[in-house]
Amino acid sequence: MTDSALATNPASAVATSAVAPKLTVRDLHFYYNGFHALKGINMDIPEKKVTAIIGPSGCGKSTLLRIFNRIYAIYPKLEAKGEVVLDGDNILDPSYSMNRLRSKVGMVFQKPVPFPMTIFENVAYGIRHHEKLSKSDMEARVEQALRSAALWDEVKDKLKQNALGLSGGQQQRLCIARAIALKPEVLLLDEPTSALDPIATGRIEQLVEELKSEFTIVIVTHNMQQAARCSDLTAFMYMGELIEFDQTEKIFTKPGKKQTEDYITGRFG
Ligand SMILES: Nc1ncnc2c1ncn2[C@@H]1O[C@H](COP(=O)(O)OP(=O)(O)OP(=O)(O)O)[C@@H](O)[C@H]1O
Repeated sequence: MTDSALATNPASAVATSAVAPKLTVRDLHFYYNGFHALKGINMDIPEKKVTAIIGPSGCGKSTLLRIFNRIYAIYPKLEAKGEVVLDGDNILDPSYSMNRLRSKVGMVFQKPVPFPMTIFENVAYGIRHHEKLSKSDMEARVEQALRSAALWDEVKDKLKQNALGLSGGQQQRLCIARAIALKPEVLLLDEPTSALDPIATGRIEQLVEELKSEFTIVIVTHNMQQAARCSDLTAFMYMGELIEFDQTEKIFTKPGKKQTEDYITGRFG
């Protein structure tokens, strides 16, 4: 089956594609202290594409994204059932080490949160945790990450300045540099532009477009224009369920489900 022949299974909202899935979600349920927040999610997230997750507030977008790097595991009383398979291994299995997961899956949050240290150290810090590099290799790696995050030209002369002095948009690109410096395979973006102005938002969207040649990207967004502009596939969620998952163009021009159509035409949410 070709990419253009993405098929949606009405029963379980599974989208399939010829591109080998990087992440496969199988019958995923999630509970917050007994509250059933995700209800039987099934989806194949293809490699080196941008997959957007949209849906009204509280539908479970962030919960799903956070499961992809198992953040919930640090909180008691939060429970995931089902599987999230990354390159053949179930990352929800406790035997899948957090270190391995962190090196494969990077995450960028809604609000940029640089560490209170220099711009250079913000990027180098995580690398040091995973690898021992010589000074020159570290400098090269930091430069490469800052270049990939489209920030190098703006910061190359002030790498020793505190990162908290950067603008909001620059801070968010620094957080993206920090995440990609670890050379992850999957990059999770949780509403990465909601705290940014339109110009900074445009730069991040352009960056997402550039980064997808190297990374599998999953982006949660409230902004439907953003999903339409920068994703290849879109998943629409509602009340903890995956209602529809298909090519972005199809979701926005010819959705298969009434709930999706109502949402994208602004009839609810
Ligand atoms: N820590 C928590 N404890 C209990 N319930 C939670 C917790 N976090 C989220 N929930 C609930 O789980 C459901 C899904 O929340 P989630 O944050 O994933 O939604 P969302 O689609 O990302 O929403 P938003 O767009 O507003 O960020 C909601 O009903 C929410 O109230």
